[in-house]
Amino acid sequence: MTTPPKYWLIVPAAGIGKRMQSDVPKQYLRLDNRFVLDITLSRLLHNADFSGCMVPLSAQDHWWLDTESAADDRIQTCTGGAERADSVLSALHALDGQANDSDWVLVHDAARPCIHRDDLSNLIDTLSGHPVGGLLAAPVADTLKQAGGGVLPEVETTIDRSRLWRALTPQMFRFGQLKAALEASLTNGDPVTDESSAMEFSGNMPVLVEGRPDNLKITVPADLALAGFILSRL
Ligand SMILES: Nc1ccn([C@@H]2O[C@H](COP(=O)(O)OP(=O)(O)OP(=O)(O)O)[C@@H](O)[C@H]2O)c(=O)n1
Ligand SMILES: C[C@](O)(CO)[C@H](O)COP(=O)(O)O
Repeated sequence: MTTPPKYWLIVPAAGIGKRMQSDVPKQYLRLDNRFVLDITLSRLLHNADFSGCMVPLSAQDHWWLDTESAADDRIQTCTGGAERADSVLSALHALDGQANDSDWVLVHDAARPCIHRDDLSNLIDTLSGHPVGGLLAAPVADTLKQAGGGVLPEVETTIDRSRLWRALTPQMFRFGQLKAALEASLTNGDPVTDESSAMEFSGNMPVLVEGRPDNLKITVPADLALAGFILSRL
């Protein structure tokens, strides 16, 4: 009788939030007097049964110990890396000895606190029997323009958006496959901005699971208030 796979959570939180233009990394900005990181972690850990959670932090992080999450014994931390992919790989290596190759790993941006429990459940239910895994994503709803050169960006062409999706998180893959794919991509210098792209470079076709478009990644200053409004309505 084979034991069922476990589910592990990785929440990369080692970024500095340059585009947020704040003196505090965006995962430590507050909404309703709670750290964004605490909101994200609680919305994930309260709505799915994870065997453990690994949070890669910056080596210069001095906020973590002030979070409510630091007291949660389900959560471990490790040191992240220069890029998001390095931080995720660091977390995978930190889970060596705890996770089995066939276990599922869900990777979710700390900067996405608006994750809805229905999206989380739908992702897990849709992919648990799939050989590769996949990601939450949203079909592109705007007309997309490709910019040409010039001081003022000018339209070079309009992109056919009929088959285009915006990648969201969580992204869900098997522990062994994801670790091998990220190691290969980082060694090869592949342009990897999410887990799916590493899996794609390794020859896989991850499944796109449609998710809510309000699964916002807090990136620029205007996103913080918008995230607060979305959370107030969830
Ligand atoms: N070296 C890095 C870079 C990013 N992240 C995390 O990956 C998520 C998504 O990345 P992004 O939105 O780009 O965050 P930052 O890199 O902090 O933002 P910026 O690019 O504006 O600096 C964030 O939760 C961020 O903390 C990480 O763990 N390690
Ligand atoms: C992982 C991600 O959120 C999917 O859209 C995105 O790639 C992160 O990009 P960032 O530049 O690290 O924010």
